[in-house]
Amino acid sequence: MFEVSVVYLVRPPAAGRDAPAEVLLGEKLTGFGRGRLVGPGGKLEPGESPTAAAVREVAEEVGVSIHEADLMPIARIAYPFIDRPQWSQFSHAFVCERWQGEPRASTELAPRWFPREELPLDRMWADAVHWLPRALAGEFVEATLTFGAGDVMVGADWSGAHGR
Ligand SMILES: COc1nc(N)nc2c1ncn2[C@H]1C[C@H](O)[C@@H](COP(=O)(O)OP(=O)(O)OP(=O)(O)O)O1
Repeated sequence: MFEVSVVYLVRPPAAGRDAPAEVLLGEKLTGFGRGRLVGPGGKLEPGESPTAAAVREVAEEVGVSIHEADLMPIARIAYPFIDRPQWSQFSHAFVCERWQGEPRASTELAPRWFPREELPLDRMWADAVHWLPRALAGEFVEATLTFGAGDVMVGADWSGAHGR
């Protein structure tokens, strides 16, 4: 099972506005999950820590600089893929509220801000609806979410992230 780090950049509403915070998601333009909206992220390189991978992937995919110390862990999720074990992965998810630079598109991701209360869950991976709103609201999530054929979620175990 390979490991990935995924980062959700969260910005507050503009001063004085009665509006929700916003979350940066991007349409994945290449490879696994193409067309879906995801947080910037990707696979850990050999010997790399989850936070170091998060910093590197955010810089590569949306062009902003973040510090490892500003990453707040929000979830650890194992994703076994029953029909395609080679897709199985263990994900470290983080929120980050401080960065340098303005997010921009790359060959991998076309980023866009979404109100935290109106996430485009129907365009994200099928598991997002089950945990991401809770995690962005402050709950730490640890789970094993199993995918079957056709990228459909077929099981959820909220007692822990088994299988790393
Ligand atoms: C709710 O969000 C997500 N759910 C699930 N099930 N998977 C997600 C979510 N957000 C991201 N992912 C997965 C999809 C991919 O497996 C990884 C991202 O990795 P990627 O393929 O982009 O990895 P890179 O190292 O950037 O890719 P290359 O192999 O092309 O270098 O996270």
